[in-house]
This record gives sequence, structure tokens and C-alpha cells, in this order.
Amino acid sequence: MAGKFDAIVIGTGQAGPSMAGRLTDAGMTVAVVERHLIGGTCVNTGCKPTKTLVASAYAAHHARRSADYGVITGPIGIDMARVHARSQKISVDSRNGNETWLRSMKGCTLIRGHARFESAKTVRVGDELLEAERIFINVGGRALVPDMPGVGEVPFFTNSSLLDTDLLPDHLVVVGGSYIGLEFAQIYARFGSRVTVVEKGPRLIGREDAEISDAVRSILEAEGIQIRTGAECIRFARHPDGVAVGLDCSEGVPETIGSHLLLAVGRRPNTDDLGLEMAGIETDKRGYIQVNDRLETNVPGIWALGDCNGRGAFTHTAYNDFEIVAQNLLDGANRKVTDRIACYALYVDPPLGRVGMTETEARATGSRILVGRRPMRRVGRAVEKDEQLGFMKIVVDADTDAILGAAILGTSGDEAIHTVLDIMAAGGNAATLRHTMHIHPTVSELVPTIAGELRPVS
Ligand SMILES: Cc1cc2nc3c(=O)[nH]c(=O)nc-3n(C[C@H](O)[C@H](O)[C@H](O)COP(=O)(O)OP(=O)(O)OC[C@H]3O[C@@H](n4cnc5c(N)ncnc54)[C@H](O)[C@@H]3O)c2cc1C
Ligand SMILES: NC(=O)c1ccc[n+]([C@@H]2O[C@H](COP(=O)([O-])OP(=O)(O)OC[C@H]3O[C@@H](n4cnc5c(N)ncnc54)[C@H](O)[C@@H]3O)[C@@H](O)[C@H]2O)c1
Repeated sequence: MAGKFDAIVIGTGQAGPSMAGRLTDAGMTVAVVERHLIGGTCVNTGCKPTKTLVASAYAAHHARRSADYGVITGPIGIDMARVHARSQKISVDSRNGNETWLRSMKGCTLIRGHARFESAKTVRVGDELLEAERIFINVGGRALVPDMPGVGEVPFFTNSSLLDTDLLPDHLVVVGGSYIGLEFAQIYARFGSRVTVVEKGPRLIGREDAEISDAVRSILEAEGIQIRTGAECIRFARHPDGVAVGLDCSEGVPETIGSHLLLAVGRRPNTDDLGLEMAGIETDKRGYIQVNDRLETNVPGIWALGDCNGRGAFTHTAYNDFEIVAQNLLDGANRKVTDRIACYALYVDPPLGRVGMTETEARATGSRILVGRRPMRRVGRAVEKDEQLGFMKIVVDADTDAILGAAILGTSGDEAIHTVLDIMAAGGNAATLRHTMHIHPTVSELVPTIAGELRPVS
């Protein structure tokens, strides 16, 4: 069977369905190909189910702390079947909503199966050969499972398989101390598992400033999570109680025995079985599709959006990719991926909201910088809520007053950081922030204050 379309979209992650929506609105016929679950990672095995679990874990944590607020309750229990069912329902509702949306698009044909390029204009899905002048690749990524010693001999979870179960591990060993590892570590610790995080780098979330890594570590350790950084020599072996995780080769046999193991050591793009070579599409050595500032590949008429282009690894970056490509193609815009300001949040509790450069990156530019800082215990809203862990800081160029970056590790940090992001995006500087009146009592109201308490850093 063969089919000719105006466009083909491969993958229904965070960019593909919206792209299909804009293209069909413009009167084009579009084939959308999905080999697994509609909605991709965020909806099925990423943001949605994990943030649902984060909410359950937060409820458990606060139930345990209820006496601090003068609220007397009985013993706290965790019903994992209900926790799991809640997270599944939210994922499935979203997946079904995406499918209904795709099926409602006039001119859109949803095709289930694995897509593979046969040329720069043709894509095979099983028996069907699809042809189009424009092809949009939105294939995302999956958990990376490196060839670590012993990994083939032990059972392990990735984010996908762990989210698929309602099991409550007795002792969960999490390998990888970054976004995925830390979010799961705190979730399961709050549900009642013993949790050990094993990170090969010298500190957790190694891309952040050291003081942020240290503060996150203290917050997690205070909840009983064991953290082992600098674990240079990780190896696995079967053990009668589960899995033995070796940590250090130089000092005898220090190891931790876990009942279950989660690997959270990064992602890899789903480009290894896409037939990219048949279309002549270039990738880097890790398989990320090479794109220019407009997200065009080296082959005219083919774009790559979302995690598979290596220009972002978040839902909001994938969606922003869609906006850039759609507006350039259909609205005559000239949007570029390099125009966007880096922003993200780490959903441990309290969350870390981040925008722009870290202090370390700002220093490395050679500019003279000023830093404003405040612990959350001096933020009224945090005190009133008795959620006083963490701190906020802002980094400013001393000569131009430009805001270079900010971090809010604290209650509502994921929301309050937008007060800085939006001023930066609007071209404002630290003075703009200082002069903006904010609402009391909020976490955001202290952001102008720290922008007014800038100090040189040594
Ligand atoms: C545990 C976890 C938690 C996360 N939490 C957050 C968060 O809180 N906030 C955030 O911003 N980001 C988060 N992320 C990252 C976010 O999920 C991804 O950045 C986002 O989903 C990427 O979207 P995408 O559009 O690039 O691709 P994906 O969502 O990965 O979708 C790609 C789709 O393409 C399909 N596909 C692949 N190859 C083919 C093929 N050959 N043929 C047909 N179909 C194919 C796949 O089946 C998939 O459905 C999280 C990720 C994980 C793993
Ligand atoms: N809140 C969010 O927005 C969110 C949440 C989860 C995931 N994500 C996305 O998913 C992506 C992947 O997350 P991730 O945490 O898996 O990857 P990551 O690349 O951010 O971190 C992997 C961690 O594993 C460590 N590591 C690598 N190899 C190791 C080894 N052999 N032994 C021990 N540690 C090892 C690394 O040093 C690093 O700290 C992120 O880039 C992020 O964009 C986002």
C-alpha cells in the first residue's frame, strides 16, 4: 500500500500532534505515525505519571508532619495500588485525549507502527510506503542502559518499567543522581522504601552550582535517603536479598544490597532504527539528529523536533520546537532555537526552579557579576507554610545590570522562577525586577528584593 501526503509526522510526543494540528489547519494532508503509546514519554512514562507520584509523596510527607500544624491524625499508610491507579488514570486520560484530538483533525491519518526512512521523501510503516515533501521527526528518546559491569545479570527498572508497577521496594537503589534519579528517590522514600542514590560524579545534579547540589543533598539526606557520590566503579551482582551494587573498586568491597534497582543514568535518542542513513540525515556520534537554528536537518524538507535533536530534553523545549518550526513554515516568522532562554525545574520537594546561567557559568564568561541571595527561612510565605528549606539567588552582570540567571530551591520555586524568566524574555534588567511590585505574601515577592541586595562575589 502506498500513500501520498503533504506531510509526515513521525512520533506523537510533545511536538508531533501540535505540528499535525497546524498543518491540517492550513489545509494539508498529514500522516502521523506512532509505534507505541500516543503522547510519548511525558504523557506515559515521564512528566505526568512522575508528577502525579510527586503529589502523592507530598501528601504522605505532609500527613506525617500534620502535628507541626496542629492537626492531629492517626497512623499514616500508603496504598500503592491506589497511588499507582491515580497516576495511571492521569496518564491514560491524557493519552486518550491526544488520540481523540489527532483523530478529530480533518486531513490527518493516524498510522500505528514503526516508521523507517527509505529515502528523503519516503517512510515505510510495515506494508505501507508513505511519501511527502515535508517530514517532521519527533521520535524522542528512551532510557540509556550502558554496558556497566554485571548489568546483564541482574533485574533492573528504568523509569518506564518502574512506573508500570505498584510495587513498593523494600530498598531501592537508584543509580544516577540527576533529574530522574532524584525525583524517584524522594518519591519512594516518602512512600516508605529505604532508598540509596549512587552517583558516579562528585556531586548530585552536577550541572548546577555546588551550593545547590549540596542543599539538595542535605534535603534528601534529612529524609533518610542514603547518598553515595564519587562511585567510580559501579558494578552489579545477583544477591539473595536482591541486587548487590558495588561502589568502589579501590577500597575492598564496599557495596550496598538493594531489593530493587533503578537505572537513571541518562537518555538516548530513538534514532538508531529510523533509517536516517537512507535519507542522508546527519546525526552526532550519540545519535542526536543535527539541526540548524531553525531545527532543519541537513536534508531540505526534513525537520527534527524534541529530544531527538539534542537541543533540549524537556517537554517545554519540545513544544517550543514545534512553535518555532510551525511559525517559520506557516506564518513567515524567523524564530530561532538560540533565542530561547534555558529554564527548567527539578521536582524534588522543595522544587528547584532554574533559569539562564548558573553562577559558575556566569563567572566563566569573565564578566563582573553580582549575586543576590536569600534563604527560604527569610521568605514570609515559606515560614507561614513551614516549608523553609532551600534558598533563592539571582546572578546579575555588574556592568550592564542584565540578569544572567537565577535559581529558586524552595517551596513554589518552580512557579516563582517565572518572575525572572519573563522579565529576561521581555528584555528587562535587574532594575525592571526591582521596580516591579509583587503580591504579598508570595515567594515571588522576594525576587525583587534579592535583585536589590546584590553583592560582588569573590
Ligand atoms: C521520568 C521522566 C520524567 C520527566 N519529567 C519531566 C518534567 O517534569 N518536565 C519536563 O519538561 N520534562 C520531563 N521529562 C522529559 C520529557 O518527558 C521529554 O523531554 C519529552 O517527553 C520529549 O518529548 P518529545 O516530543 O521529544 O518525544 P517523546 O515524548 O519521547 O515522544 C516520541 C514518540 O515517538 C515515538 N517513536 C519513536 N520512534 C518511532 C518510530 N520509528 N516510528 C514511530 N514512532 C516512533 C515514540 O513511541 C514516542 O511516542 C521527563 C522524562 C522522564 C523520562
Ligand atoms: N523535572 C524535569 O524536567 C525532568 C525530570 C526527569 C527527567 N527529565 C529529563 O530527562 C533527562 C534524563 O534524566 P536523567 O536523570 O536520566 O539523566 P541526566 O543525564 O540528567 O543524568 C544522569 C546522571 O547519571 C549519572 N551517571 C551516568 N552514568 C552513570 C553510571 N554509570 N553510574 C552512576 N551514575 C551515572 C550522571 O553523572 C548524571 O548525574 C534529563 O536530561 C531531563 O531533561 C526532566
